[in-house]
Amino acid sequence: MPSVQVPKKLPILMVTDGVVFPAATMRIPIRSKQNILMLEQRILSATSLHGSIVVIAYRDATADKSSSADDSQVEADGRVPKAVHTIATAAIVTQVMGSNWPQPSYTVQVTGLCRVRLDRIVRQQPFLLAAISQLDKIDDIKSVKAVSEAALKEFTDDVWKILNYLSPRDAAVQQLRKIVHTASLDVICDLTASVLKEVTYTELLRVLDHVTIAERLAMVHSLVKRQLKVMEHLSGDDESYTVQIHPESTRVDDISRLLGSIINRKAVGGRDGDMSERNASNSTQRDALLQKLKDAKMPPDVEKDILKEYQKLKGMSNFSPEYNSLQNYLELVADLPWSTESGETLNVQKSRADLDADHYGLKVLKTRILEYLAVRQLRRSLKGPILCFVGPPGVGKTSVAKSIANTLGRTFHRVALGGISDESDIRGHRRTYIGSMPGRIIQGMKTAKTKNPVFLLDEVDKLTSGVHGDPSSALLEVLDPEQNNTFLDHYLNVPFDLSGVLFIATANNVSGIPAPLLDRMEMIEIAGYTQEEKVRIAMDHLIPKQLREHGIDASHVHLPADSIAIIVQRYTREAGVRNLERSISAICRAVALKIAEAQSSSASSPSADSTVFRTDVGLPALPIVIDDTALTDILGPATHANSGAEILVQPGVAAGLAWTPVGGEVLYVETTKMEGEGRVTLTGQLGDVMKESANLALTWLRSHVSTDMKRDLIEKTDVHVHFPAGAVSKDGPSAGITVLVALASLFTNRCVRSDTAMTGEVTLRGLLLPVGGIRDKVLAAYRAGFRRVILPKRNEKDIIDIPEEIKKSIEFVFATTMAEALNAAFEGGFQKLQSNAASKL
Ligand SMILES: Nc1ncnc2c1ncn2[C@@H]1O[C@H](COP(=O)(O)OP(=O)(O)OP(=O)(O)O)[C@@H](O)[C@H]1O
Repeated sequence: MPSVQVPKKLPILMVTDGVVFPAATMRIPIRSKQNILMLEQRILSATSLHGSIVVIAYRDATADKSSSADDSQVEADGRVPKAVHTIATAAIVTQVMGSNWPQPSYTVQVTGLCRVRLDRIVRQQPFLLAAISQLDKIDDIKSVKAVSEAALKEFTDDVWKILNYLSPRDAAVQQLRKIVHTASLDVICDLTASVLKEVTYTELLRVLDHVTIAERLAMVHSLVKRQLKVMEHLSGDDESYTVQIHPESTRVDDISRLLGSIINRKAVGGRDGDMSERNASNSTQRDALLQKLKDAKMPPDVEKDILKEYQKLKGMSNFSPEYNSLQNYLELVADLPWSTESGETLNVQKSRADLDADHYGLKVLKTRILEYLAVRQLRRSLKGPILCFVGPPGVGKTSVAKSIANTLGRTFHRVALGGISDESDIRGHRRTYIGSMPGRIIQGMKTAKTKNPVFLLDEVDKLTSGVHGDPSSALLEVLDPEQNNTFLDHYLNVPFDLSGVLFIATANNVSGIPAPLLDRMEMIEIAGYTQEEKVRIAMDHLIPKQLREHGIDASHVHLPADSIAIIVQRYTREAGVRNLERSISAICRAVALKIAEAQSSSASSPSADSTVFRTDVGLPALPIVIDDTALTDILGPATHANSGAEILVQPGVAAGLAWTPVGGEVLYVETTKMEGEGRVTLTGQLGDVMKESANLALTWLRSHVSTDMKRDLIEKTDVHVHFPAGAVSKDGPSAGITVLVALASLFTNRCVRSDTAMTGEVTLRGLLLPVGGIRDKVLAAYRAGFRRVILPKRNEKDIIDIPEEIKKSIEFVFATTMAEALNAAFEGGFQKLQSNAASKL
């Protein structure tokens, strides 16, 4: 090839059949690990394909068959291994097709640039890098001159003849037709060699070896002549045909391969007949695939469609980029559980026992699950509402779903929906897309391996709708018992029956669930746990589980209930038990380390008597008791030491109760005032509703000023209201009463009762309206040490949800008006503030 100068070091793309000639374009499937690494790290990681030059190296056809060139070891001195042919082709990568899912499978399109010699292997990892010398001389004039005019003419005439036999649709044939009279002789020779059909791999490598043009011409011409003979014979032009092998190519396997290829070509009419070896291995693979497809026992209609696809695969060249993707598709189809199901062991009594054994408390949830299972046991049908567990993190939503799967004897699969904004995540991409893959439901079914698993759709409230369609509408179809027996994934493109699947959804926050989905599901709320419940959960479930996981037992460590209570109060402030479990795990780790260290020091100590180790002398006294001091040693200083009472020591601060998707929270409202023009500033990550209720509270207070409050409230004073914990975004009107109380405290210079927290929406008319999440809020107040809670009167009915032991230790004050709430929030109340203040307006 004229005018190319290739770099002196190039990465190697190892090819074990087919030869890329300079100027010819070829597609090469990438299969070996080293080739994939080279492609991914050198070509795909570059910002563009421009200038991606590689050396195409070949298996040496004469080397020992047992040494595969793909994994041949490079000598320590960098010598090129024997299994690799030393003459290679530098080529430019022009296109990469394929994807890395489900396993990396690529095809690259390359165009040959020039011949090169592999001098040395300079690097082996992660892919081979070779030092090379460029071989094609820019002008091999002497050599060209040695070719006679007549020989040249005879050669081009024969090439034309061949071209007339070959398919004009073949791109290489078209290219050769265009340039056969204009291009330089070396290019014509190479291109001709690349379009020849009846040649062996060995012969192609020899053409590559002929660097001088005269020799190359002679070799290619003899191959052209032989092919002409074959073609004339096959088309019936030459009755007296006998196969003549090129004199150099005398090896028996070459001859038989050649004959095989001719027969192959006549029967199939395809290319690449000399790849009989690969064809053989592909055909065994295909046979196995066919067997798997038949064993999958798909519905007859589906099987018919799939077998059609299989026939397509059979008729396809394995060099074609579609081959791999079709093969991947069929593998997925074969792996899906079309007919495999777990035999269900439905027995409500046993389920009750199982659920109770796995989880403490959760009465409402367990009852609802048992009712659901009972109906299924009686009706023997699956159609029923989809259950959705709603609650803060760590309250056991996922682990209850797992227990359901266990008690039913079904497999369990969880799919996280958080952050999904694309319809194709649920329903898959069409197969025409590059890198297409099935949606999470079908992928999940493949992993579950049975057609009736318990399928957990985690965090349905975190689905968002993006530019590529709405995933929740695809989920609707999945969950609809009327439609889901013919669920159509775009990638799979044949209906799949999901009617045997038991779907369970989870969410932290009902308001995040798209309305149509909400409509289809039955919500079961799981509120946070009380301190006593947490201690019980820890003692009965979390501690035994963590001990098992850390390879220790009760004889090594003793974690008394009092210490658990300290962890709950001072180290974790959460609705669920996730951090509690983490802390217990940290304690188990520390104990395990201590025991292991003591064991190894007594074992390695030269003076140690072996009996000492056996009798465990030298270990800390067992079991190690985790008391207050041990807790500080292991978990560090307490993180939640401040109780509400300590914060509420100055005027202008009040404790409100907020509901967040992660449970209830105590929210302190701080206010301050300064001289100004009556402006109000609000800070602390507030939503609009929160701002409105703060303004409303201030307006009400200004209009109901009493002598208890200083006049400066309505005069020239600026007020700043701050909601600390700015990282948590807050919205909802329930902080209205807290702002009112905080402001009242600010202007009267009186402290709010330190044992009191509150929640409630305020109105301009002075009423206190009911709010949601009472159980979570009261639990949060209790956790934070408050023993008195002001609630709107109309929330009195919600008290029933609160556990008895908490009800007993908290005093509830129910207020109908803001004035009543204000009076309750301060020791002694306000003398002049009438409870019927609302009527003043
Ligand atoms: N009532 C309970 N009894 C026993 N163990 C419990 C209970 N509640 C929670 N757990 C344990 O707490 C841990 C956390 O629970 P899980 O992961 O199921 O929470 P989740 O509600 O699904 O949280 P998320 O919303 O973050 O997914 C698990 O180890 C679980 O077994």
